[in-house]
Amino acid sequence: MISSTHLLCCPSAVISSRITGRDRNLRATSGQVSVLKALESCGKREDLMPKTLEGQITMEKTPSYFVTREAPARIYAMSRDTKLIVVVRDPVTRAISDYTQTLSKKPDIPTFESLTFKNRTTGLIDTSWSAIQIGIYAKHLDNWLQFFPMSQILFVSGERLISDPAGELGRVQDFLGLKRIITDKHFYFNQTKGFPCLKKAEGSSKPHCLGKTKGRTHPNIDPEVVQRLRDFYRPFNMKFYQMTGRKFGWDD
Ligand SMILES: Nc1ncnc2c1ncn2[C@@H]1O[C@H](COP(=O)(O)OS(=O)(=O)O)[C@@H](OP(=O)(O)O)[C@H]1O
Repeated sequence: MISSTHLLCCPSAVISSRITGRDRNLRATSGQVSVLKALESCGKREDLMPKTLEGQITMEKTPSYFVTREAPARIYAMSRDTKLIVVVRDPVTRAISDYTQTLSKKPDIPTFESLTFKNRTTGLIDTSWSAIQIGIYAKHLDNWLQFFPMSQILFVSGERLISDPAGELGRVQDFLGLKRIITDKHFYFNQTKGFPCLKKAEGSSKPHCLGKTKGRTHPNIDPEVVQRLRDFYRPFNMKFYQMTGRKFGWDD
């Protein structure tokens, strides 16, 4: 999330800013108490975080905003010229990657296959499982488009970010109205990791790759389950391609 004016601070406070004035404590219900506390801590954080100056871009990175129902309204209320950048990858691979990450922290969770279905016999997918839910990009985008125009939202292809990092970052720089400074010459492909890395990290002369927790080996998933998920996501992917005007190639 990029705002040209202000750091994205305390979104819960933005939506609740109607609780103001002398009598606010009197009117606060128990549910609102936490909001008031949030407002107070937001005030403190605003003191610490100065406003963005001319020529600066303030960035905030919270992946879950894209899938949080309340986020677009709150961000719009804070700064309607905020630009949004979202990295998306094939939702099936994304779900498996998400599961792999959880598994690395909680090795005792059920299998991917059993979490995928509400009812395995009927093939009914459990869309309430966050690993599945997050990949329904068209639905989340719909929510954002109630507040922001497509011209303020950029979707970066996670696949192209690996195969052509400079190309994808070129799009990001254009979207932000920046000169294209990051180019091919900043990257090399690390065959061992299977990912691109920076030739030089900022402020250092050494190469820099993303950490060990990125690029984990995914478990083998029953191909029938993968196919069922492909079928499930296809219509949502088609809608997403239409909405964004870009074919991400997940169903080719
Ligand atoms: N250059 C480079 N190096 C390493 N990893 C790369 C790179 N570019 C993209 N990726 C992909 O990033 C995926 C992890 O990103 P996440 O945003 O899911 O990570 S995290 O949730 O913040 O830990 C990670 O997903 P997994 O492969 O499932 O681990 C990678 O596919």
